[in-house]
Amino acid sequence: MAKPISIEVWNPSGKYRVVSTKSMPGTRWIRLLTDNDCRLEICTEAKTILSVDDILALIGDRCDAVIGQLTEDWGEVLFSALKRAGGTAFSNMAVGYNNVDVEAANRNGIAVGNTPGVLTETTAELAASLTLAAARRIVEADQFMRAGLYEGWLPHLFVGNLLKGQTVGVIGAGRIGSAYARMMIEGFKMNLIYYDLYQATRLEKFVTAYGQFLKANGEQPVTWKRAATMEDVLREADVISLHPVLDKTTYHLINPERLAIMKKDAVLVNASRGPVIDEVALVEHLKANPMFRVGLDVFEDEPYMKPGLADMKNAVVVPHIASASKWTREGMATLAALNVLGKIKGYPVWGNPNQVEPFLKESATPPPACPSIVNGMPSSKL
Ligand SMILES: NC(=O)c1ccc[n+]([C@@H]2O[C@H](COP(=O)([O-])OP(=O)(O)OC[C@H]3O[C@@H](n4cnc5c(N)ncnc54)[C@H](O)[C@@H]3O)[C@@H](O)[C@H]2O)c1
Ligand SMILES: O=C(O)[C@H](O)CO
Repeated sequence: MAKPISIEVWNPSGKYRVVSTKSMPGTRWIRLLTDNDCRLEICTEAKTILSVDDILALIGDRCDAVIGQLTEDWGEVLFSALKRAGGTAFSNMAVGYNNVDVEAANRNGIAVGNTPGVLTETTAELAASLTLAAARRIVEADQFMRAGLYEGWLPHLFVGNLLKGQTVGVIGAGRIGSAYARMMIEGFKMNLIYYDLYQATRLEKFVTAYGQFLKANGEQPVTWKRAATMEDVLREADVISLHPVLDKTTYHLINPERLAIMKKDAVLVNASRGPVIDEVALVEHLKANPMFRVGLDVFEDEPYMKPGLADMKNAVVVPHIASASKWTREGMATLAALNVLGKIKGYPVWGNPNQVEPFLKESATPPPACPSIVNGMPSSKL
């Protein structure tokens, strides 16, 4: 018998039962659901990561939809339970959905939503922050100050890397990778080399136009290059930021062989998913190459770090906070709620998951659509 899970209930007489496995920022998402005849149950269990059994208990015998988190394991067990409970929709409160077995959702006829776009700039800004923190040794210097070790200016004190005119390498030049690239190019006049399975045409056009603008103003123009191989990026770039999805093709994309071809004083940033880097190999590389620096938002075995990483002065580590701005987190909650609400109401899927702004206007009624469904499941009946 599963242990009862503590919940908070909104609009108890609502016709559709929607469960959120976590409390989420803002109140608009709650209003949107309760104004549309949903009884909303928010899990209030004081436990950071819910187990599959916890979520089974939340789903219960009758449940129309669930809003879940990237820390949860959404596979056959949960999707079949949701189907048995009469459910048709699930949304991650995240753009990444590597925690979701989409095939299992398909087998059970469950629509799977995610929250693209609203976190693009916020995540890119954190990647840029990690780049600067690593390149300019901000955390080490902060710790030095707080330890009372500063005795006065010295020519060699915390010398780091200049970004201006250097080359930024982006692996995965999708929404976030392209936004990050623009920040580093506009902000620091870096040249771009990128690797993606697809051509980032808009990004290339931007760099070309910005280069022409700089030239017309008597400055050194910036340049771009689409690399034929990932290795080309790793060899040439001074700063490399990882922004691909996590799947079989990107698991341990950064491995010992690839670390070995990177510049000895390169900066590597990861705000995608932890398993994109072989973290054990990274720790060895950091030990052997003190001038090599990393900025990490994500880890291979979250919430843990591989042994030795926490001791490395050439690593800046933060706890998966790349999308953590108020506007973004409230927007993610809104998109997740509208994904499941749209399915419950039988709305179609919004045509362009890269343009979700119409759903985010605080005072406007959102369009009658599911902002982003990744498996194209047909809507349930009204
Ligand atoms: N740290 C965080 O808090 C945080 C926040 C948001 C997103 N993310 C992660 O970032 C990822 C990217 O988000 P996005 O909105 O930019 O997605 P996106 O789909 O726009 O971009 C992903 C890009 O990766 C590319 N790609 C896929 N396989 C590749 C491969 N083998 N080699 C090179 N490129 C490859 C795709 O072609 C695409 O352009 C998400 O899937 C998520 O895992 C993390
Ligand atoms: O994929 C995502 O959205 C992040 O990891 C959390 O914002």
